Amino acid sequence: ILGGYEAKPHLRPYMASLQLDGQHVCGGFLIAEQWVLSAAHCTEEMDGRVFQVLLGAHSLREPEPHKRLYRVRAQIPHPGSNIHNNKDDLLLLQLEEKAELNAHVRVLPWQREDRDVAADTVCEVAGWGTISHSGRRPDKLYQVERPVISRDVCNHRTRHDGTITEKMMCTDSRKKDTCKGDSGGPLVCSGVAEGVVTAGSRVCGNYKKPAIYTRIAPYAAWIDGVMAS
Ligand SMILES: O=C(O)c1[nH]c2ccc(F)cc2c1NC(=O)[C@H]1C[C@@H]1c1ccccc1
Repeated sequence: ILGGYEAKPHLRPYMASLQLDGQHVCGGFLIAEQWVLSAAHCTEEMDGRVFQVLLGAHSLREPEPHKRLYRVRAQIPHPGSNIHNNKDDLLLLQLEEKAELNAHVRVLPWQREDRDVAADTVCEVAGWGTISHSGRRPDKLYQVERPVISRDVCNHRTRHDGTITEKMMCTDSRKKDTCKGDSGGPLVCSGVAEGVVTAGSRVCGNYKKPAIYTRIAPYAAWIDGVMAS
């Protein structure tokens, strides 16, 4: 998170850290007791390994009473996701067991109505991603508030030049922005997850390249189908 600030501990009890060999790779969030939603691109350099999911954390490294690392039973990238673009950049992870829910581990409601969030709506995003242009990695969860920008503005030829589909949304990236390591985390507007930070490589903090999110509502049937399977 660039230009943000340390989150108040455990006020975002749905936040997940997707880890490989104890290292944070991407964000994610609890959408059901045994299911975490994240971004498909995050699985690109795993060569057969499987994530572990850290729940209930504020600090990645310090011991905390409600922190718990869960094994993953299944990792299901959206069938339309691919390495060439940001399309269908969603990943569902089934935990080995139901997460133990408490004040520090909670499910986040997600938007099922497929209607664009109005431009200028201020939403919030949190993560353990880089907090400086030099790539500094935080130990604690950071957050930032960002206004939604319209798809037309985001698709301007000087911005993302027509690549933002109706299943994506954008927020202003002037100074305050998401960055590497925040991908997979939720864009939360009025307490509801509306989008997932896309994990394609992207410059951060440059107003000419707004942040891109996969909208969740268009994928409700896929998410329900996978969780029911
Ligand atoms: O965050 C992303 O956008 C992104 N997209 C990917 C694609 C493949 C892939 F193998 C990984 C990623 C990845 N995450 C990262 O590189 C994470 C490792 C880096 C990081 C940054 C800050 C703090 C901790 C760790």
